[in-house]
Parts: sequence; structure tokens; C-alpha cells
Amino acid sequence: MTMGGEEVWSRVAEEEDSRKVVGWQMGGNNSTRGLGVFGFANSSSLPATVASVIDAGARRVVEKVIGLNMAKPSAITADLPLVRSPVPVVVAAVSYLAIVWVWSSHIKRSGLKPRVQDPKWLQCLIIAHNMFLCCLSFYLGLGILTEARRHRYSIWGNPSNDEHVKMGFYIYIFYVSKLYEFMDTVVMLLKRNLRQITYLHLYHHASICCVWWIIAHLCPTGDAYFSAAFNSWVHVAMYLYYLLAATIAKDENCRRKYLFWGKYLTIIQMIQFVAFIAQAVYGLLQPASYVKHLPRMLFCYSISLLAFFSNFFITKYGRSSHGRQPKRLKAD
Ligand SMILES: CC(C)(COP(=O)(O)OP(=O)(O)OC[C@H]1O[C@@H](n2cnc3c(N)ncnc32)[C@H](O)[C@@H]1OP(=O)(O)O)[C@@H](O)C(=O)NCCC(=O)NCCSC(=O)CC(=O)O
Repeated sequence: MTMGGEEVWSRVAEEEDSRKVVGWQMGGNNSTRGLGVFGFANSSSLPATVASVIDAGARRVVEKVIGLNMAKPSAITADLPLVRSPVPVVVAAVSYLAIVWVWSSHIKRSGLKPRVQDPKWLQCLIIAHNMFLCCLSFYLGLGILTEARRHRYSIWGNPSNDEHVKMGFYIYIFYVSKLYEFMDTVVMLLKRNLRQITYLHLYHHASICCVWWIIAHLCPTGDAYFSAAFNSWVHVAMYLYYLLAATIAKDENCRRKYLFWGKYLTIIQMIQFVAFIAQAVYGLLQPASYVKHLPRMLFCYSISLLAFFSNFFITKYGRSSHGRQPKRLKAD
């Protein structure tokens, strides 16, 4: 590879110029902006080349497949870490899938069974993780609704507005929390609970951070408030459930007594996706209300999650299932 990092950036920038895309110029000193997060910008030409290919590819997908205009990033989040470029989030999602695949294959190959009793350090880690996410979700749910009220948002149909800085900040934290939620899978792997690592789980975790990168990058205010607030409140309940599950005894009686409401939690999660679908339909019928073409993506994405969750619900709680778990990775 003979081409230097800066030349590659310049070439991508020229390509972008030719397409009249000026949102993120990668030439000269700006090349460190997206990659500085990893600390390898300008250090070698290969990572820079790979990163430029990922950057250009991800932007092209967002523009051509979803139809969004990447030339207009939000001024609120433009300079915040992990937002300027899609490279960090794409690398994080792909690395996440690769690590989970290698780790779960190792568990399977070694014949390791789920832990009967978690060691103290793991119990503490799980409790701290769930308490942190429960509190963070509460903070975000409350903060987002307070901001929505302050700016007199309607339920749907609020255009993105770069003057709503605090709302943009909350949505940014919400996006970063989606990357932190990879820890859920780490918990499952440490517990060797391969039954929990389903296609639903992997699809959800690897994709949701990319979806929220798009929103944090382009339009972290306006209608984004609705799904962020709804999901935050659902996550308050979900991490309370997991916190309880991690602290009570493992026997069936105890589970039936304290975790019976897991079924209703899954129903609330499905209602959440139905609400997102309804919001997307509203956005499609009122194209000027939020960001053009974004409702189309939200519609397809929410349908896919609703389908996964319906399958999860039927498999786990269906009459004849007797507590069966949804389909897992082949590795286990
Ligand atoms: C009831 C649910 C919330 C959870 O379903 P599960 O099948 O995972 O529930 P379960 O009863 O087996 O969970 C109990 C086990 O989880 C362990 N556990 C504790 N904390 C955890 C954590 N943070 N992440 C993962 N597992 C955890 C407990 O120690 C216990 O282990 P042990 O059994 O060994 O004692 C469900 O509605 C759901 O979300 N199902 C999808 C599964 C999933 O991947 N969810 C998270 C991402 S989806 C999402 O987040 C959607 C959304 O945005 O709304």
C-alpha cells in the first residue's frame, strides 16, 4: 500500500466534493477527527485506508439506501466524540459480533456449562451494570421528556431544530449508551448463558447503535425525542428486571414469584415497536414534519424488531413452549 493516509483522505474529500457532499471533509488536519477516537489516524496508511473505505461505504449506504442527506450534520453533535464519522460505530458493531462469535464458540468447544452459582465478583459486576443502566435510563427518560415539554413538542411531527441543544445532548448520551449496552452480552458470556445470545439479541445490539449514530449525527432533536424517551422508560423496567433476576435465588419458585412480570415487559417492548411503526407511518404521510426519508428507515427497522420480539414471545411464553428459548447462535 503506497498511498499515504492524507492522500486517501484528500481523494475521498474530492469524491465527496464531486457529489456536493461537504458535511465531513477529510483532507489535511481534519483527518484526525473521526479516527482520533482510535488513536491510529495518520499513524499508518493501512488503517487510514480501511477507515476511509468504511467511512465512504457507510455514508453511501445511508445516502443511497435510506436516502438521507449526509451533507447536513447537526451542529449540536458535530464535534462530539463518536459522532463525526461512522467509522467508530461500524468498527464497534463488527468487532462486537466477531468477539461474541469467537467467545461463544470457545464456550461451546470447551463444553462449559452455564454457571450454577455466579462468583461474587460477577454478581457485583452484574448488579453494578444493571443499576447503572437503570439510573441512566431514568435520567434520560426524565430529561428528554422535560426538554420536550419545555420546547412544547407535539407527540409527533416535530422538526429537527439545532437550537434545542440540551435535547441534542440527551440524544447523544442515549446513542453512546447503545454502545455501552454491549456489556449485556458480556454478562451473558461471563455467565455462559448461551441460551440468551439469540439472533434477536445480536441483531438488536449490533444494529441499534448504527441507527442511533445516524440520528445523533443528522437530527438529534425533534421527533427523535419520542423513541429515545419511550425506549429509556422501557429500559428502566428492563434493567430492574435483570437486576432482580441477578439477585434472587435461581430456583423455579422464586422466579415464578418475582419474575412473572417478564412476560408483560416483553409485551410492553412490542407495544413500543408498534408505537414506532405508527410514528413512522405518520412521518411518511407528513414528509415535512421531521427529516425526509428517515421514517422509511424507522418503519422497516421497527417492523424487523417487532417480528423478532413476536417470535421471542411465542417461543418463550407460548402455551406449548414450556419456557423454551428462541433460536440461538449455531456455536452453542
Ligand atoms: C424479559 C426480557 C426483558 C428478558 O428476557 P430474557 O430471556 O433475557 O430473560 P431471563 O429471565 O432469561 O433473564 C434472567 C437472566 O439474565 C441475567 N442477567 C442479569 N442482568 C443481565 C443483563 N444486563 N443482560 C443480560 N442478562 C442479564 C440474569 O442473571 C439471569 O440469569 P440466570 O437465568 O442465569 O439466573 C425480554 O422481554 C427481552 O428483552 N427479551 C429479549 C432478550 C434481549 O436480548 N433483550 C435485551 C435487548 S432488546 C431491547 O433492549 C429492546 C428494547 O430496546 O426494548
